[in-house]
Amino acid sequence: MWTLVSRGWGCARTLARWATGAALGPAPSFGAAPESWPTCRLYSSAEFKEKLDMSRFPVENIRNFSIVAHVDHGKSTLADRLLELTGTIDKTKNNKQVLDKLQVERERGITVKAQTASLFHNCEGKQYLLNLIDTPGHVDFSYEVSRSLSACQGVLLVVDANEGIQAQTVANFFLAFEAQLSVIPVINKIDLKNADPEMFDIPSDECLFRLLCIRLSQELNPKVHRKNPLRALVFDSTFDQYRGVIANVALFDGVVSKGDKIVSAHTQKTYEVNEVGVLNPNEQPTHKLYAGQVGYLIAGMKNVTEAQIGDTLYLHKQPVEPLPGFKSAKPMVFAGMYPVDQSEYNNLKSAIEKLTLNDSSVTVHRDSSLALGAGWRLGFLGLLHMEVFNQRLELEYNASVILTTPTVPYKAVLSSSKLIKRKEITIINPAQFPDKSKVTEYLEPVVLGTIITPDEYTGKIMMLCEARRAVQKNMIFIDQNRVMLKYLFPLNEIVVDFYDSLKSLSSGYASFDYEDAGYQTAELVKMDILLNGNNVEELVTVVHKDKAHSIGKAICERLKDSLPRQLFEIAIQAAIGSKIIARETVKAYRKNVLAKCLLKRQAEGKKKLRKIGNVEVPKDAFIKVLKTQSSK
Ligand SMILES: Nc1nc2c(ncn2[C@@H]2O[C@H](COP(=O)(O)OP(=O)(O)OP(=O)(O)O)[C@@H](O)[C@H]2O)c(=O)[nH]1
Repeated sequence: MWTLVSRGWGCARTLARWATGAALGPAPSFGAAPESWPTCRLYSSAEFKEKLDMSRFPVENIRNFSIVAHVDHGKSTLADRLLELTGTIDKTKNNKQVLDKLQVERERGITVKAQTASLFHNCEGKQYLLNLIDTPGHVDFSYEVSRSLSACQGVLLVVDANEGIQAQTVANFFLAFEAQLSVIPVINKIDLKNADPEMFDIPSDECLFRLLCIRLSQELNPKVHRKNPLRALVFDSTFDQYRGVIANVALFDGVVSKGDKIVSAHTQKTYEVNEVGVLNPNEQPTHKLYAGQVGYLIAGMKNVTEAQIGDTLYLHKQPVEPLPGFKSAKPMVFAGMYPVDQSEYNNLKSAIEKLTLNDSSVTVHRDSSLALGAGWRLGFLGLLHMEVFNQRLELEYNASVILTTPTVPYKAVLSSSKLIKRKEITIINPAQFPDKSKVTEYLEPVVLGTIITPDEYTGKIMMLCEARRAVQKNMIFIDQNRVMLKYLFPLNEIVVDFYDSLKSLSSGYASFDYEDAGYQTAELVKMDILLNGNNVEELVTVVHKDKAHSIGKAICERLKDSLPRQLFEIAIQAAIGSKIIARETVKAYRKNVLAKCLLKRQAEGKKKLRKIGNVEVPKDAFIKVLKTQSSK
């Protein structure tokens, strides 16, 4: 792995020390370069305005790079310091995770959306344009990373000196390697007590800016042609309700100016460019963008079909060969989404459309259910992705939704007759899971999981993997006391809470990453949950035959804890076909507490409840059940 890295080896421990402001020496004050950066000068904010003439940055003075790392290793913090040290933002105590602009990112303390920032930097007498993209670390958002890399020539691969190389460090390295990018390792958190930066054997006296600007000049120059006709890759987009789609573009050839007529290679529609600019880190209009540069473009695109991620934009009457674009993201988890109240359908539809413009990895199909009305079946890259999307709908669009049990995309091979050939269908809605009598075999998706752990937890982790029906494929020591395990997992066994279980039994030390590995035969059954005999559509699920009883029992118990007592007894049952496999009972109110409880219920007023038969269910009851479902 590290042979390629040695191309950029010799990096920025000095800079990493400043990441927290703590560190092994005083952090350089804003505006004054430290001794180790003799010829690097920082811009002041006042100087910035005159730099908006982007023609001042020839291709050889542009460096486009992403910051990638395992989750929480310090990408956003490093981005903050780079923004500060280039004078892009002022140095204040509040400068934390500046590029994590979404409310959901700030509330959760994680990056979920890649963010671009253009920095202006003077090094050894030359002006450089540094375009950095801060990327998310969690595996659910790796599509953001791979798209970001398409706009870059290099990556800063941040490694926490305390935790060392982790599963996503390896995964991100390979993403960069496959994209043929230069990899510059940055060792971070060297101030922590257990940090062992020496194990990386990196000289500590190198300055990151000097390395980026001067030493790696050939490798990191974008290979583009400004005299050719425009070829701009749309690698990301956001939606602004007043200005429409804001497309993040990387220019591979040519120039684009405000007022130009451009064409989308995907739709063949023509638009006029209303605004072009760079993100600094907020939008800063410029008159033009030149090949090699990364910026944004607004051209009156109003909806999802018009603004395709991976599209190539070119000048009207100057058609070009479109750029390869991206493989579309493959959803790993599907769930039904319905408005709490059907009168909210149109508002929710518009919110989902706008949010999918900001997050192109979500797939949307219309769906409907007898119990829940008209809605959608959405595909996500993982459960965290689903939770974040749901939270963003609430926070950014004030939308309240009902989510059904997440499911993975199963397949069924339908029974063949002499007349009908073998037919395979994919099932993304458990309610439509075909009955055994019509099926030759069921197939479930599998993933190849990589776990990196200190050796002392290996035994417990192997037991956890076996309990999740995983098959071991490999086990190697990556250093004296750390082991890398490879397992083939059924996707439905890891999708909800495997990561949490792994973290808790390894005291937070084990890390996990996975990649798609196709399908395998499985004995699957559809399980219904009934309340007084009525099916709860939110909780219909497909489970492995051997786990049906334990999962059914756990759901019933959990639902019992979440349902308030009512005037009558409630039977909670798990059923496979007509066979009941688990049961719990919620007793009715006792007569002496009845009056008190009724008063309390009246006081609670019209809290959002869902009625299933005659049973009233609080909205959050299902969410609590869903979260714990696959842990059993
Ligand atoms: N002690 C110490 N803490 C650091 C350092 N760099 C970052 N942190 C802390 O580590 C935590 C994670 O940092 P982030 O910058 O959010 O990490 P990230 O890699 O961007 O996280 P994700 O985007 O969620 O993957 C935060 O609490 C930071 O304050 C460092 O050099 N030393």
